[in-house]
Amino acid sequence: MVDFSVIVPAYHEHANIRPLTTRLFAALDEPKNAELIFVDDNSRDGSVEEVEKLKAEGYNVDIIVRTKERGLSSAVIRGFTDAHGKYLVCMDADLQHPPERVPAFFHALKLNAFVLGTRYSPEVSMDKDWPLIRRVISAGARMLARPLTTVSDPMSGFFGIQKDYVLKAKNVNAQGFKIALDLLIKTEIPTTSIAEVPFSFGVRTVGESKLTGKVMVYYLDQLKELYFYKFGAVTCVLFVLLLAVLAVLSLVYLVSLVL
Ligand SMILES: Nc1nc2c(ncn2[C@@H]2O[C@H](COP(=O)(O)OP(=O)(O)O[C@H]3O[C@H](CO)[C@@H](O)[C@H](O)[C@@H]3O)[C@@H](O)[C@H]2O)c(=O)[nH]1
Ligand SMILES: [Mg+2]
Repeated sequence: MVDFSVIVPAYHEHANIRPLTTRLFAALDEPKNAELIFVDDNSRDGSVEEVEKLKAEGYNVDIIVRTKERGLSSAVIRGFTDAHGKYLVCMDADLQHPPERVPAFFHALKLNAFVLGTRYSPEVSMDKDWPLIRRVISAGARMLARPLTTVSDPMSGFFGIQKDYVLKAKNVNAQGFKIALDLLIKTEIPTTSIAEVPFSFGVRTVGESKLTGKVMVYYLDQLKELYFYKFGAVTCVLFVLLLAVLAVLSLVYLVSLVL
């Protein structure tokens, strides 16, 4: 049994599996007390064989291959469920999340129920090659989540949680990419038990991003559900009605100025 588990959703990430594994175990304070679990959606790109090789070399690494499901969030939930550790960290396979920061997450997790990686801190940076369009999408997504949480970067995808809280979370939305935001809101962990760990966000050097328009639509749907969860359906509907009335009044005012 181990105390520390790192969960990595992976789809067509064969070339990233070895560097992630070796860098992670080299960085950990207690590598013998840790496991790494990839959750792969039947990529059939040699990922399984690479993990077998790493296992034979002595790394405590495993790969779960799902054949009937697809999606980042549901893969993370599957990994969290199967993990043996009481401290869980989720990170991407493509090295945009530096494995060298994982120990900082585990330290913070001993004192906090939830730990979020943040790219918005003075001591860290975004890779200058991260495309402008992704920066704009990320800023928009972050702004829309503002009323739900005060944490600085609920979208980073690099986060940790104590396993007990995963087991307590109910009705988690496993569609799309934003599992951290869903867990953050639905576990109702008090802000005093949430920590942030700054990390410098890299760019993917091998393979391609799997972010699609469909994933963005899932995000909007998830936001609607979370707003209802947090503020109640009546408040949300009244708020939208108020906005609509304000929009109509502004339009009438503008038209009256012109006429
Ligand atoms: N198992 C599985 N894994 C998936 C799937 N889709 C994506 N992944 C894995 O999830 C990780 C993130 O996917 P990317 O394709 O690299 O996403 P991204 O566009 O870089 O977005 C990431 O960075 C954002 C920060 O800007 C994060 O917000 C987002 O959650 C994600 O972590 C990678 O390890 C990728 O292989 C899937 O359908 N199934
Ligand atoms: Mg990526």
